[in-house]
Amino acid sequence: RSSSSTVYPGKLGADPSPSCIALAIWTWLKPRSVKSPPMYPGCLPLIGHGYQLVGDEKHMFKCEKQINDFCLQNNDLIEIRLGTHSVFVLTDPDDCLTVANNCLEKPYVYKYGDNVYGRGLVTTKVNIWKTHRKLLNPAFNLNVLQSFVGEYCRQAKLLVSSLASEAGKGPFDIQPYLITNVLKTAYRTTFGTKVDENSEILKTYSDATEKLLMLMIGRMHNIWLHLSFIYKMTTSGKESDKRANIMKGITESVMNNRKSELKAANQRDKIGESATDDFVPLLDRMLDLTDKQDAFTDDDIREHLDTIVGAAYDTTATALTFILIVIGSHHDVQEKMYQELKKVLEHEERDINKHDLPKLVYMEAVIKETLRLYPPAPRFARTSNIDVKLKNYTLPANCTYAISVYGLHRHAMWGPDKDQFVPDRWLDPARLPKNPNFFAAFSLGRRNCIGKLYGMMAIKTTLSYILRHYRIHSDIEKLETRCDLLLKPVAGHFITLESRVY
Ligand code: HEM
Repeated sequence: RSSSSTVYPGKLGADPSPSCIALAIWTWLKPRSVKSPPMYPGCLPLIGHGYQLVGDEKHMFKCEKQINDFCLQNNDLIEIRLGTHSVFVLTDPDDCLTVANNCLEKPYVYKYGDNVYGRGLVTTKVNIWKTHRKLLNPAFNLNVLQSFVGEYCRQAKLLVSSLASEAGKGPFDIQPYLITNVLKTAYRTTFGTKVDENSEILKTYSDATEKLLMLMIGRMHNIWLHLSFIYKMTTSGKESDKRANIMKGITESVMNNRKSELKAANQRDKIGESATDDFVPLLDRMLDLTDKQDAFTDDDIREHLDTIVGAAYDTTATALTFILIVIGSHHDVQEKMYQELKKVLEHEERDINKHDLPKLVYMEAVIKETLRLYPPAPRFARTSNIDVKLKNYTLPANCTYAISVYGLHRHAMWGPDKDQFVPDRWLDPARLPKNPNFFAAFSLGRRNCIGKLYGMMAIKTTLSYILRHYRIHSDIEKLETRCDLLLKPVAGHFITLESRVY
């Protein structure tokens, strides 16, 4: 990696200011270096490719797919322009890992959630991220996550009973049920507070989260709203601050209540004996770290907690939705999962436990294969303040590097059946790509998903209850995808449930 020396169109590493824009316009006129990667067709002066992305979420994903395909056909690295800002799209597994490990900073679009998530792991600056990730990693180790399995089971049982009203009635939208389920699980393991299905707090909190995400997406799509001074004056900017304050208020009040409870019970030293039944929530661990090592400020804690819940629930609920749609159309696969489950549970009607989860090998293959074909996060982005040397090119500093998870997962290295749903490939190493960086559903490298194992364990637990109670039917031929920040089905309404006796 060498230090950047050339002026490159679109070096807008931070929120673009008018002077940066003037510089970008000026530099636009400079010819591109002959060593630049291929440019995606249709780039217009000053606007770049932005105009192609205007449309609804279905259109957005169609464009993203076309960009991925162009990248796969052009040696795995291309350039697109958003306005005058350069975005390099990557689908080569080695280059993707190089960027993921060497460029730990997030580009400016991630800052659009700063009013809530600023210091959280997803968006925070690298210097803070390094210390905080180290402090938080132990809270996601296997022992801790195994202590959450009881809670996953409790929530999964509530889910299957709430689904009873839909069984036998024909297609319905399962996504809201799954969102409530994962949100409640994440809220409980993070904050420790018990939340009831119809809780006003949960509803206000989840509405605020959803609205904030929609506003962030709207801002990303509108080049003028990238400018903070304009955004702050718009209705969206004001609405975003309002929702952020609602979330802050809820989280602060949960934190303060918990602090008082711990103080009153003088329990801070005994964090193993938390107010919850069988696990220590993340909030207690963070308060304990702060007590002992002065690790976090109150704002740090609040933003980490909101980030964890925000990063956990939509991704996991979306993954579950895709899995149900896929197995609803592959009944042989669903039956194999069911038989494996019965065997692991020794045909008993009991709760699943931490020892059972690793034995659900076929189920894990199905989950991974679905995440390969439908990764909820179909790309992630990074930036760097120095040039980045890749196999065939050196990427200029301060641009955006977009790692296409969708492209990696449909790369020729997967073989001629790359577009087919083949869970068995995960059971035979010879059928997987030789390159070890083939799977990036949970990102790649050092700044990957901290909740990867949490997500896998929660998905397995939830599926094990759904499968025991229902046969799932769907029509994958009707599956259409859209993309807000995440890749999602246009609607979850293709699922039909048929009750089954275990
Ligand atoms: C199927 C479920 C999930 C998927 C597909 C997923 C995917 C990802 C991806 C792709 C990233 C990188 C994002 C980026 O760099 O822009 C990420 C980061 C992250 N995820 Fe997940 N995730 C899932 C579940 C979870 C869960 C359950 C949690 C928490 C309990 C979680 C917490 C986080 C956090 C905190 C980060 C930021 C990590 C860091 O920068 O150090 N995720 N996830």
